Amino acid sequence: MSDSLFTDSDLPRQAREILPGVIHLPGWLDVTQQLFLVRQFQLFAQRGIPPHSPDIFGKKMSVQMTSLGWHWSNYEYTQSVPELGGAAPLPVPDWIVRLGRRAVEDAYARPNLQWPVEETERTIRWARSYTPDMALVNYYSPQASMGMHQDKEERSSAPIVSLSIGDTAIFRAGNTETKNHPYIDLRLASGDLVVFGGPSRFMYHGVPKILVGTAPTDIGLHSAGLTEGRFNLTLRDTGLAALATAGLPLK
Ligand SMILES: O=C(O)CCC(=O)C(=O)O
Ligand SMILES: [Fe+2]
Repeated sequence: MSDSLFTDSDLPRQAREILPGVIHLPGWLDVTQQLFLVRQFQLFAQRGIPPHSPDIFGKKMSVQMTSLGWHWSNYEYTQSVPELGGAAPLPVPDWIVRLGRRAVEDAYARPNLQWPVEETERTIRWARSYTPDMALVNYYSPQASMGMHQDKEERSSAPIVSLSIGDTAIFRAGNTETKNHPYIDLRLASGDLVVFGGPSRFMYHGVPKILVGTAPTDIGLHSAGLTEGRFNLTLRDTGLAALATAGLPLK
């Protein structure tokens, strides 16, 4: 039997703490939940900020984005989008907040985390009050990728929740100091959850590659007019609402 019949995708996919505070829960969403999310992404795109590829310092990203709660572009959060005809983000629905809380709790409520226990207990308490006020929907065509970056425009150190739907992606989980080694590449398949918080909240991360043709056929991509590609739903607590309430400048 040829060795090439076996690849790492044949290995069991287990819940794992990839790095301290970075938890991967494969298959966290079932098919019905994925179908629901694909349908919601269509509605967000029709009713809210139209999917677009932001210009980052004059260079267009290959990913298409829409968002709820806040608009993100050029390393800044705003409430209106002049370049898109003044479109404003739709509010973050309650079901997304509940999904985020469940994700943080499921990720950190497990034994033997490398991340010290007291920190973990604190994070489980956070999970109950986790209130993402921003949801980003990224769409990756098979050629799209995302360079190594930190999510650091937020004024909160609450964890980031990330869900994958469609084609499998290679997700690069790095370190908090540089865009380079050390990093770990992992496969994120449709339905997978990654939560990164605590000591890895500000890690560099990116998506170097989409594995074409790996999306399940029963999650509604076809009825959304898509034959391929990957959606990523990222939830964030920007911490900006609290600043605005206190009358402080947002920048
Ligand atoms: O697509 C992903 O898995 C990561 C997306 C991401 O890092 C971001 O939107 O900031
Ligand atoms: Fe990110």
